Amino acid sequence: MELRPLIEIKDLHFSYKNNPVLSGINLNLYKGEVISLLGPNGCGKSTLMRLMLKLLPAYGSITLHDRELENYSHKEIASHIAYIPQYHTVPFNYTVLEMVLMGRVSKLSIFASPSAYDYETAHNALDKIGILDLKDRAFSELSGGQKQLVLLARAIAQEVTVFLMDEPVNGLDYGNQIRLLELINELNREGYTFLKTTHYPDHALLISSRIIVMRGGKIIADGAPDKIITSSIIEDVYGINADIITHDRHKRCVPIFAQGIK
Ligand SMILES: Nc1ncnc2c1ncn2[C@@H]1O[C@H](COP(=O)(O)OP(=O)(O)OP(=O)(O)O)[C@@H](O)[C@H]1O
Repeated sequence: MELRPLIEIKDLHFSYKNNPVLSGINLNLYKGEVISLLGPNGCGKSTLMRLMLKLLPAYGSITLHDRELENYSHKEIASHIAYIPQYHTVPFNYTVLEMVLMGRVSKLSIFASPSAYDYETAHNALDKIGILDLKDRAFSELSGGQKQLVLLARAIAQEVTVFLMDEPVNGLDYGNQIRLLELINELNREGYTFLKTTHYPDHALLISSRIIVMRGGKIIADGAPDKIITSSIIEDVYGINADIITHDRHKRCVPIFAQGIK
């Protein structure tokens, strides 16, 4: 693991108008990590990601490769970080291939058309995710899960190695959720770095190198998965009881109904 963080966040605060959302956030993201960011609805996870992409004005310091984020253009940020949002709608009827080609924008000079290399990179990204057969389909007509995979292919076509993913398994069926986690694991082994939000402690336990837990706009826990996911933190953060068991050498989180199961 590298000594200097790729992204360093120091004493970050953020409010939407008069509504304070994040306070005193300190977080470093290092090359090769898979960080899962957990926390209840509305605790500020997506806002934190948007701040890391300069989509909102930050109060505090965020550096990317030791340079203040405010000194980057959005195009420069896109040459370092790919963002896979929670929801994605497009106003026009783009094909899947065109959507993936959009990942090449940060590499193109203004008014330039995509080159043969850009097309090849987009094809390869679709192939890597296993959805090349969808390339001529209209993006807007795909299922939620298929759209999520296209956005991942677009991120790969961007040729960056840091991915911010906001609830990547949202809307995927059970099989596709697990296949996506496997894909993240595989990409991580190839050298990609991930920060992803999730509502599933089990998913965090399956593939993370580190877990960060937020509540009320603050980070309340940060560390190795098996140290962070405990019965007491699940109760503290989500207000439910859960057992943490070991299966095949890995920790799993098993929820317990308050009244038992009839
Ligand atoms: N555009 C906005 N304008 C005003 N308030 C907002 C806006 N977006 C989010 N908020 C508020 O900021 C807080 C944090 O929202 P955020 O989306 O970051 O939470 P989250 O942890 O990602 O939630 P979830 O798990 O439900 O996706 C919430 O109280 C939300 O209502």
